[in-house]
Amino acid sequence: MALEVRDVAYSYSERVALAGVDFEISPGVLTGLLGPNGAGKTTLMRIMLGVLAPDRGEIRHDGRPVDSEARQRWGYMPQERGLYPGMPVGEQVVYFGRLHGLSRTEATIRARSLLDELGLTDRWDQRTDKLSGGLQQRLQLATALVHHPEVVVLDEPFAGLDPVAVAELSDSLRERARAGCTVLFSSHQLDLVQNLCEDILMVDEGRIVLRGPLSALRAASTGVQLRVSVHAADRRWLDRCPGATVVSEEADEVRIAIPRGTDPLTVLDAARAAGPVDDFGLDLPSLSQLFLEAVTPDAGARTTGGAEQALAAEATPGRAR
Ligand SMILES: Nc1ncnc2c1ncn2[C@@H]1O[C@H](COP(=O)(O)OP(=O)(O)OP(=O)(O)O)[C@@H](O)[C@H]1O
Repeated sequence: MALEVRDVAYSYSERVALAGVDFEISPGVLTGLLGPNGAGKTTLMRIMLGVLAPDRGEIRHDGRPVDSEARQRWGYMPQERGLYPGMPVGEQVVYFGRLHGLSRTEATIRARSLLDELGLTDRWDQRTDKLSGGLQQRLQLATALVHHPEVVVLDEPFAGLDPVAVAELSDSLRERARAGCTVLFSSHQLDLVQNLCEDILMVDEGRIVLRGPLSALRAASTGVQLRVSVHAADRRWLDRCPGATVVSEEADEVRIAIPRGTDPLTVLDAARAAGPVDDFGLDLPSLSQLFLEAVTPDAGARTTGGAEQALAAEATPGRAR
């Protein structure tokens, strides 16, 4: 039941948006299509959904090329939300169910259950444009899920949501994946979603630069970071840690990148010799760090907190391999 994207390329006139993208995703796991602004995520999703025809390549599902009939069984949440502002919430979901071939009775039953799950039970009769932005986003998700799609594609579903809503929405999506649905969502906010997606597809400048389970990508990362909180007069104790680079400093806490193979306890010993240590730990690399490592060959040695923040906030396009 894998969803395959095979050598897909697309250009808007002179601008290459996708330069030959090739991957497959499986049901059962929540897959994140991640990358900075302009990386090509929306273009790829539009091609998957048949909104754009690729210049080259194809989309296959369950071993067969995907056609419009197969896409009737898919759910799509576009980046530019497409709800009818004046329509009441319940009717909106029923309408989308009907568009996907459900009877009115079936669509109503499913709409009630979905709106219940997404915390919109008491909004059935309310006009859509009277909902807050976050609630409209949940409603949009309901319209994408009402027909129990076998493939769900969501473009930036977490943008603009508060942390509680992000957690709830990701629970809903993970449940769909566990039930056998193929779920792909995009995001440019790497650090917002780093604990949500189990499989990662990282794109940059129209190419896949990193892919695989998050845990495996982290284990293969060249960057190891330590967090040390030490009451010391200065940072001279770091001179006794060969290869250590300061990533960030805040009050007594210092984050240090150490070369792979260095024993972290040598750093702890050096810190303890300088003063009392309140906190010491190994930090897993963030998705921003993994991205920078993938697009900048020597980033493992010189990842900086500043670059990570810039990427998380608005994304810094990197160089594709
Ligand atoms: N209609 C268009 N005409 C011309 N160029 C376009 C058009 N739509 C997108 N592009 C360009 O194609 C590239 C890929 O854009 P796309 O919207 O797919 O990226 P994205 O990863 O979804 O970005 P974002 O995170 O900002 O939504 C970008 O360079 C963008 O400027």
